[in-house]
Amino acid sequence: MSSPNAVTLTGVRAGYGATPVLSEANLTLASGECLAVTGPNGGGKSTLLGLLVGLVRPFAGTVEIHGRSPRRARGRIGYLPQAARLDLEFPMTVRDLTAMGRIRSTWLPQRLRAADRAAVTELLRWVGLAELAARPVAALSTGQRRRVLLARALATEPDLLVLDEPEAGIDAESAERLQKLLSSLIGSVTVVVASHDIEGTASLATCGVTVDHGLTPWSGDGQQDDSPRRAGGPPSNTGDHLPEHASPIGGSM
Ligand SMILES: Nc1ncnc2c1ncn2[C@@H]1O[C@H](COP(=O)(O)OP(=O)(O)OP(=O)(O)O)[C@@H](O)[C@H]1O
Repeated sequence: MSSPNAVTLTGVRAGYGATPVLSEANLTLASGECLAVTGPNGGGKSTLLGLLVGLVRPFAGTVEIHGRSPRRARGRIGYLPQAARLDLEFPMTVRDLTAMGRIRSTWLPQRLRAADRAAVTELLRWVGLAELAARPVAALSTGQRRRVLLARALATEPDLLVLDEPEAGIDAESAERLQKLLSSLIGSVTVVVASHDIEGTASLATCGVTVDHGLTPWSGDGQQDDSPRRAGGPPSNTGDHLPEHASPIGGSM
């Protein structure tokens, strides 16, 4: 049975080797919310995101994604890692990298179904890369790489989308496009986005947290929120962030 919360962190301590980065981190996030994760360099934003996707294991405490461990939930988590942590110089096309998101198992060879191929085509159209589907990923610009990785993350049809600095290294136009793409997802997918673009991210987010070796929640108006549990659910779609394209999540996919 799934938990009412998309994300629950309870008493989490985490770090690397013996060095703690986060202490006593508590957080709950309802389905369909968009959490902005901000904070200084080295404060622990990527560590928090790593906990959510199961790449970082807590020293103590628990992390649950819809009531399950991140490892058990990972088939339903889409993850966009920080650009600097990725080597995309391998020989793979835009279409193939996106299609990796449709593969449910990493060890069984699988043939993509026609529906999977159609979903990949639709996602590439949605992120504006349909024309570049056959191009090697290594030959893409930084902004195009961020978009194809977003397409791959979305190809998993995630319940939870975890994005680490999606706007890093991309120009203003691409950043605006990315914001529109993300805003069209809010309400249908739970989104956690770490960013140094506080203004842009806060305008999308339904709640936020500053990470500086601990978590300090802040509310939508930028004020500190004393409760680690967010009141209220996701906003109704008021049309404030109208997307250029309808979200490809759900519907025919
Ligand atoms: N794989 C690792 N091994 C050891 N230490 C690490 C590792 N990854 C991160 N750290 C350390 O953990 C701390 C938190 O790093 P983290 O990447 O989570 O911060 P951040 O808030 O995402 O920073 P930035 O804004 O610079 O991306 C830093 O002191 C960093 O040096």
